[in-house]
Amino acid sequence: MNAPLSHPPQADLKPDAGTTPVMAQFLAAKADQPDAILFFRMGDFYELFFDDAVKAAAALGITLTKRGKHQGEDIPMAGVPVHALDGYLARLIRMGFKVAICEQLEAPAEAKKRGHKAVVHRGVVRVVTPGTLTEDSLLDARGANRLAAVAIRKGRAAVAVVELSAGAVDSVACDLSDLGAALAAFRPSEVLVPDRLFSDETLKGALDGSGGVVQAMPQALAEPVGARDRVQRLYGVSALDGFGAFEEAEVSALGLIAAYLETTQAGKIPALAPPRRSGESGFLAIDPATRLSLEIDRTQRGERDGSLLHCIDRSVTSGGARALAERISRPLRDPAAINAGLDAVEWLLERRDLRRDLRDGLRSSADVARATSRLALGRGGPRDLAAIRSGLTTAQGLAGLFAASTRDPLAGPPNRVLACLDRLTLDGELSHLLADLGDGLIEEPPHLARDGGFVNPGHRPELDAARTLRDDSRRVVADLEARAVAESGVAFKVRHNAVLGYFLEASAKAAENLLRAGPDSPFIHRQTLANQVRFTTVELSELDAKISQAGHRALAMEGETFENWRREVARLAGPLQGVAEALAELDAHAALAEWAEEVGAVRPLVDDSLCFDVEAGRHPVVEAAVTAQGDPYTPNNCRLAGDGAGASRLSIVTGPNMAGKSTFLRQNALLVVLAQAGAFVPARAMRLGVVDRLFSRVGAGDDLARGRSTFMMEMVETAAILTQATPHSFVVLDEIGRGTATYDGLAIAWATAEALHETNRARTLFATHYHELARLEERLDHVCNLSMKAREWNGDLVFLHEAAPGAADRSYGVQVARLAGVPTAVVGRAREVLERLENEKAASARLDDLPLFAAVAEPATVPISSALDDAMAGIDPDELTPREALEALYRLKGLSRS
Ligand SMILES: Nc1ncnc2c1ncn2[C@@H]1O[C@H](COP(=O)(O)OP(=O)(O)OP(=O)(O)O)[C@@H](O)[C@H]1O
Repeated sequence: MNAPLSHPPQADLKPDAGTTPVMAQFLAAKADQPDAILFFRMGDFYELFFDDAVKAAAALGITLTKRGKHQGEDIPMAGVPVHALDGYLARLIRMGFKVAICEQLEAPAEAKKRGHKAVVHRGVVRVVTPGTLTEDSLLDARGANRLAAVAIRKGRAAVAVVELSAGAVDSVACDLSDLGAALAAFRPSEVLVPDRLFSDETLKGALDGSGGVVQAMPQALAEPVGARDRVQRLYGVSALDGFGAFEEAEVSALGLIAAYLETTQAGKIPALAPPRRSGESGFLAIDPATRLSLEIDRTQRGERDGSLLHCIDRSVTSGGARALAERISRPLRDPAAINAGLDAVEWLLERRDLRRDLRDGLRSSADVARATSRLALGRGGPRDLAAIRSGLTTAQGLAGLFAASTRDPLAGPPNRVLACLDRLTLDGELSHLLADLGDGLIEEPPHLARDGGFVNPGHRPELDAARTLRDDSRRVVADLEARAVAESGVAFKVRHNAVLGYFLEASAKAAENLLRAGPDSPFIHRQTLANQVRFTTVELSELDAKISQAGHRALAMEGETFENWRREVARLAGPLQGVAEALAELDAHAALAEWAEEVGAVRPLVDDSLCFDVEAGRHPVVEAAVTAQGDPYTPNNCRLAGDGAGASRLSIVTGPNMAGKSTFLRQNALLVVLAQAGAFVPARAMRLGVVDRLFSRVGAGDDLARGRSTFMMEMVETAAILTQATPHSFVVLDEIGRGTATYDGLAIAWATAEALHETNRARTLFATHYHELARLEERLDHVCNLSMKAREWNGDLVFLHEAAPGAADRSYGVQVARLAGVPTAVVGRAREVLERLENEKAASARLDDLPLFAAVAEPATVPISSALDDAMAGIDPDELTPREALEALYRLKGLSRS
């Protein structure tokens, strides 16, 4: 399991008699944030003290110093400049730390009004964690950043997920066994788990497979009543019923999220869309091991480059890239929904010009979703407003672009495209916002509102007046300088600083006479430095006050304008996110169409049957790699039928090493993913009876961190398939059993293939080097053999990468060893040993005679779940009174076979 974020609180951090008021303020803030590194704002720096300083100095490579004493000991201290915060934050968050930002909540001048010794008010404005980031500089533009929470109630599990940077919320209720798949589909950065479940063995695999940092939360926060209240507060509603009928586990999980947002966002309420509910039946279940083995959105090394997603991604906006990632990571299960996606891709594929214009239009729109979310949280700046303006402008342009086709009664856009266009039609309020931003916001505004300068001249007359006054006065100042020089004969320069405001500066030598001048001199001495002397005049002081007043007024008015826009965006966050989603979805459809055209992909026929029929299919990623090297890719057919009608249910795939077995297996699994994601597939034709669960086990690797050997891992994963696969599932298994002694391995592979065929009845591709398994073809009704062809040519082995009916006669392992450069002497010796072994095997008892394989008549029953299991699943020990517990015990005893 990933290391939890929490670090032990520091026990001795209590103020004592010698504690300064600022340090007391720090200690109070720290007491509320014991497990976060506290960044304590002091002027232009964030200071870190005590253990936080030690940890951050080591993690960031910054200097560790000390400042003052606490209980007689030096206080360790480190600091980072305010302007460099984002960079340091990014590094700490990536390392798994949690960071609390304690800001100055008033200007020092305000504090001074309360008395000479008053301390500036400070407070924690935000706790930054991996799952709650919103800054572009900390986020991956093309990947979603999600915070997930897991809860279990009454034998049911739930995953709640929020993507704070886009305001999207998902809730999935599922069986415990599906939790891993449900969680992994979201690839969360951070997962909240009630502390009681933290070390739960069944949950461990799901949490490990999620890839997120795991954060334990007090169990009390997952209790349904309190959780429901918190979620209602988050949404500002008095009942959740309007969002759907949530299961208790879902409410608990959503409650954990709400609690976490309350603390990390320091009470600021993010603009969140209502939770999208989906049961496990809505999506193709892909467990973490399958996801990893198929390299759907990341390679096994965790990189995007080389994954299916990377290979097919032709999106032109970051929102589109995220929408595509979501589509590929969470393929659907309902044929109607899948076909609706395919309709959209097909329609755009057929309209090349429209698609080009659409993509050109999208290219100019910025990340509306993230900009909206930041502004709603009070964190955005003028550049985010510009992003919203660009998105709304694009939306308007696209509505026009599609206008002609929407009027076409015969070949108008399909429903999914129409739904997008509908959301892109700006209502009165959004049009008004766009017009206002178009009129008022400069073309390329700054990142921060603080320094002003982003409101167009002419937008607010009173702002223009203040600016003119400020700027004209500056001209008068320049004028004054010339007059002062003429009057005094001294080479004065007008300068400005924060302490003195405007002043006249002259070199010490030039100023000698003026310093001696009497009280009637218009030049009033202000300051003497080593080489310069500074003066002012009555006129300059008055001007200074006027300029600074006008400047302040202008700045205040810009601030006010920004705040009005920001509030308007927060109020319209729902429809704005709708526009962002529609833009992203159109980009994803168009990207899939673009890719389909590029690689010659076709529309799969997706229905409710148990069919799997691929004609001339290709592995998109391997094909791209092979063709980049100038080699051809060999397409392959694959036919399976769950009901055994017209094709076998299970294929045993044999062939030499390197012949392309793994590629063939994964290719077919990836075609399932693509088809159910509503994408076209690289094949000549494909018919797919929709798949409920996809399993892929390709040569298990060690998981030493979890203390499991290769073979143990393989068996754990095989067990998961045998207990979960159904007649609607699709299973690819590669070299099951290879990690143990030959006969043990063969026996396990044999029994597994039988169970998949007889009990699970899933469509299965089973690659193996145990050629004995080819005999299953004769013994079981719906098994057929496939082999990857290779030819020996002048003593060399040539791989044809072609899957053909029939079993391979041998493995050619020794030839492959030679190709790989194993020394000739070793290869020669291996040939000798192989010959001898083969002769011995021929002489030994035939495998069929072994009782193990003769006794297949009664296949091992692998119940999906027993009545006892079902009854157990329905019991939540925490919910039972002692009497109910006793009754439950009797009931279970009655169900037990003993
Ligand atoms: N259909 C194909 N067309 C062209 N090249 C292919 C094809 N299939 C596989 N290859 C090439 O062959 C290489 C080996 O393929 P793969 O790993 O699938 O073989 P394998 O039979 O599973 O090998 P092993 O049994 O050693 O695991 C791939 O990396 C790819 O370069």
